[in-house]
Amino acid sequence: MGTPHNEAPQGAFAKTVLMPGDPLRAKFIAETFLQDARLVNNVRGVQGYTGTYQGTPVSVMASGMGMPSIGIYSHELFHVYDVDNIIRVGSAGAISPELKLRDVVFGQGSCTDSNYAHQFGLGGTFAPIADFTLLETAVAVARKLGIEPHVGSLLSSDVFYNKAGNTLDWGKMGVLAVEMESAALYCNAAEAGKRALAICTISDSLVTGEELPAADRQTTFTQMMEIALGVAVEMAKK
Ligand SMILES: O=P(O)(O)O[C@H]1O[C@H](CO)[C@@H](O)[C@H]1O
Ligand SMILES: O=c1cc[nH]c(=O)[nH]1
Repeated sequence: MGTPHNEAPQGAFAKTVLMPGDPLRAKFIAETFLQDARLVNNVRGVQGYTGTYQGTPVSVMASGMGMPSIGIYSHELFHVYDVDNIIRVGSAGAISPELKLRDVVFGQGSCTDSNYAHQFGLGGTFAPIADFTLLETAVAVARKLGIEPHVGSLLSSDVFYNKAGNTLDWGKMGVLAVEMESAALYCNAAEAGKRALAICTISDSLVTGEELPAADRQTTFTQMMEIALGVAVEMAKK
């Protein structure tokens, strides 16, 4: 039985799902890295594939853009499809001047301007954080690949075009980069008792104004993809 947003049957998803925002990045990952990849969901064009990577079953499915969208897909993967690990593989805008285009950032925590966590009725401010096992595994996999990741806070924002123009203020609190999904993903993982990590590649810089074109964001952020796939392999051994 599927959901209104996912036509895949039970058992169609692997225990670890890579989740880019962009459906064409999902297709690229499946076609480039997975063996025997088959399309398991295409409702609304949110492409989901399952195949194997180095012999380990792995899935990849797009989240769409923004917290309401990843909120739906990650909830269904955790609760309906019994997925254990979701690794976002996203693009992000640099807030820190230390970050260059194409640098890889792991979201240890996710600050947010969203009210997403209010649904849990906690009467305080929930701190969305990455799963530590996924995070430490990702650091180890990255270093083995010769990649030194930046690890720290992301800003997960409800707005791409921020009319207040104050996004860089988050840098005063050490926030590294801005994207639009990790806080909801971390909240949903916490609620479900599952694991999540956001790995992002810097696609543009709010500091310098540099930016990469859409085609690069679909198909060239391969370092973060290989790290996430390596984490899926390691998690299958645990
Ligand atoms: O490239 P993806 O993974 O979609 O991530 C980033 O890109 C989109 C905005 O351009 C937002 O979804 C943001 O989080
Ligand atoms: O959400 C995002 C993603 C990439 N770059 C940005 O500036 N914002």
